[in-house]
Amino acid sequence: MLSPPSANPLFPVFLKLEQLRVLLVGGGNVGLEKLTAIMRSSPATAVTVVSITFLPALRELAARYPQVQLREEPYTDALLEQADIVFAATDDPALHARIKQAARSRHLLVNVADTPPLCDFYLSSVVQKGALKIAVSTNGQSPTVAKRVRAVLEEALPEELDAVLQKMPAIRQQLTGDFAAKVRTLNAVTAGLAGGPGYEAPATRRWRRLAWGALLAAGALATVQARAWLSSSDSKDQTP
Ligand SMILES: C[C@@]1(CC(=O)O)C2=NC(=C\c3[nH]c(c(CCC(=O)O)c3CC(=O)O)Cc3[nH]c(c(CC(=O)O)c3CCC(=O)O)/C=C3\N/C(=C\2)[C@@H](CCC(=O)O)[C@]3(C)CC(=O)O)/[C@H]1CCC(=O)O
Ligand SMILES: NC(=O)c1ccc[n+]([C@@H]2O[C@H](COP(=O)([O-])OP(=O)(O)OC[C@H]3O[C@@H](n4cnc5c(N)ncnc54)[C@H](O)[C@@H]3O)[C@@H](O)[C@H]2O)c1
Repeated sequence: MLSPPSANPLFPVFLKLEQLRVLLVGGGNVGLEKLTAIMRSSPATAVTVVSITFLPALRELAARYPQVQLREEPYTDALLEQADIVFAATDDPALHARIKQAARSRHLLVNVADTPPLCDFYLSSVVQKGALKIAVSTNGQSPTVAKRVRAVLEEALPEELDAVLQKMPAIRQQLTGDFAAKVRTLNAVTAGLAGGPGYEAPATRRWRRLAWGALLAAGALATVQARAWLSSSDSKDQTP
């Protein structure tokens, strides 16, 4: 059954970040997380990190990539002139609002870490098996759940998937016939990967159980909290 599109209207894309100039503002914990995510997926990306101070761990990470430049100075709008896309990760919400406004007036896309209303796009939890990459989004509802779903998929997908993927370009090139015939052959070659109709992988079954368990636990917690809240408001009502 299809979910209503409004449940998550984000449009997923995979950016060729290595062809863009990235500006990252903020060299603390959150800046380090963002730089780590960028380098893990797109290690040849030219990133300029501007920050008043830098965590040593961020300096160490940057030192491994010659095209990552650190600028130890406060942010200024002029930096946007050399950027195609912006990540803001400082501890200054007023600065984030300014960066957002200045970037938008230059038609740049901005991610403001942990601040959904200021984001033009969100980062996702990323599953990677060789060339296969899956991005998980909860539309900002729960990054923690996105992280858990990533772990489930990482465990469920076999490493061999990448060996299959590596062979596919050669198979695609060798195929002859019209487009429809090629698609039929490719579907037949890969049918085994999907497990067939009615198939439910063991990891899916496990995930369903865990998801129900988590929901029940959250429901029970909410009930306990609601009861406590009700009894405290009852006792307040009774005070003269
Ligand atoms: C996926 C991941 C990618 C990445 O950042 O690389 C990511 N957050 C991750 C982890 C994480 N972030 C936070 C926690 C603490 C627990 C919690 O609050 O849940 C954990 C969990 C942990 O660290 O264990 C704090 C947090 N994050 C946001 C808010 C604000 C809010 O919710 O309003 C707050 C509260 C701040 C506060 O309380 O002050 C918002 C966003 N975080 C997003 C992405 C975007 C939505 C993604 C989605 O659609 O799900 C969005 C909207 C914008 C963005 O930042 O792009 C990465 C997982 C990587 C992995 O796979 O391991
Ligand atoms: N650390 C976390 O895991 C976490 C989790 C949830 C929320 N947050 C929130 O996210 C924000 C950032 O957290 P953090 O741990 O990365 O903070 P941090 O203090 O480690 O890093 C902030 C960075 O921003 C830089 N900065 C500040 N003003 C600047 C300016 N004008 N120009 C350039 N750089 C500037 C600082 O030099 C510093 O390097 C905080 O508001 C924090 O409350 C952090």
